[in-house]
Amino acid sequence: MKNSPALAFVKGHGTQNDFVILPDRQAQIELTEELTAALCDRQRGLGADGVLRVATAGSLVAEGVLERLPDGVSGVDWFMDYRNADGSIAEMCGNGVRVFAHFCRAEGLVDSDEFTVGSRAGARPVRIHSADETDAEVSVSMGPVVLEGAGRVGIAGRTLTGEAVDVGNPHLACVVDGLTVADLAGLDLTTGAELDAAQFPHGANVEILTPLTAASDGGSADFHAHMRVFERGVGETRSCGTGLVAAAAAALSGAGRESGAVAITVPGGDVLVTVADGSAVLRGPSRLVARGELLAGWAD
Ligand SMILES: N[C@@H](CCC[C@H](N)C(=O)O)C(=O)O
Repeated sequence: MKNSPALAFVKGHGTQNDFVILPDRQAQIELTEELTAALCDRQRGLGADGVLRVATAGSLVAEGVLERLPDGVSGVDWFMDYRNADGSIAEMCGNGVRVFAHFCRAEGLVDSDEFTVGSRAGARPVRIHSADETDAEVSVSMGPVVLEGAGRVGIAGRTLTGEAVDVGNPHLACVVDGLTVADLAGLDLTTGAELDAAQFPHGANVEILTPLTAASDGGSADFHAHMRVFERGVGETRSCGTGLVAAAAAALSGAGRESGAVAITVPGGDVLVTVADGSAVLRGPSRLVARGELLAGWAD
């Protein structure tokens, strides 16, 4: 790309779903697809699953990045302008919101442990349970979780059936009968995911989940499961917050339940999803790992 700009950045991750965070209060960075993809490139850029631009919602509207303020978001709210590694825009990112909230708190952009993060899917209230410069534990109210019926995907050399779930962004959550943790670990997710374009005109993220087992650790979960994910616009990632919510809701529904708390282990760590009354809370860690500056021309 030509004239790649000098940029201040912070790098962080939520259960190893990793992000380049761009502080840009007044939305002055021209965050093109090309720039985003270069930032996320693990050879020529910083490397990440996605980019989180940190701007006020009002400035993104003023600069034409957003057409209007999404539901429940006010102009002064901090807005997570999320981009996938291929440069595409997605409506929501559950791990991203935890990392974004941690960044806002650690940088002093907010002075409370409870505040609202704006996203294209609407307002996402967050609660920071603990935070220091590097580590935080954050809960995110993820909004409505809508089960939309059965779907199919060709993935890992098999055809899987699952439940289409809207968590602000689209998912197909596949709970596979009899799938063991070893089977799950052995799946080859490098060859992509083939979805029905009529059912998912904008693509979807695909989750593969072991069946629920009763939680045995005496913690706050009712159930436990293991999951891997193939993300739209990225490929396999080590975790996906919206995918974890979609998977928990689909698995509970498959077990005849509308609510419950599900602890899920992904390659990048562990989170807790609590589903009740058609919505969900996602609780998990955030880590900020580096701070630096890209030099002008870094991607030319
Ligand atoms: N990793 C994210 C989801 C990011 C967006 C997704 N790839 C999409 O295109 O919908 C998460 O933690 O939710």
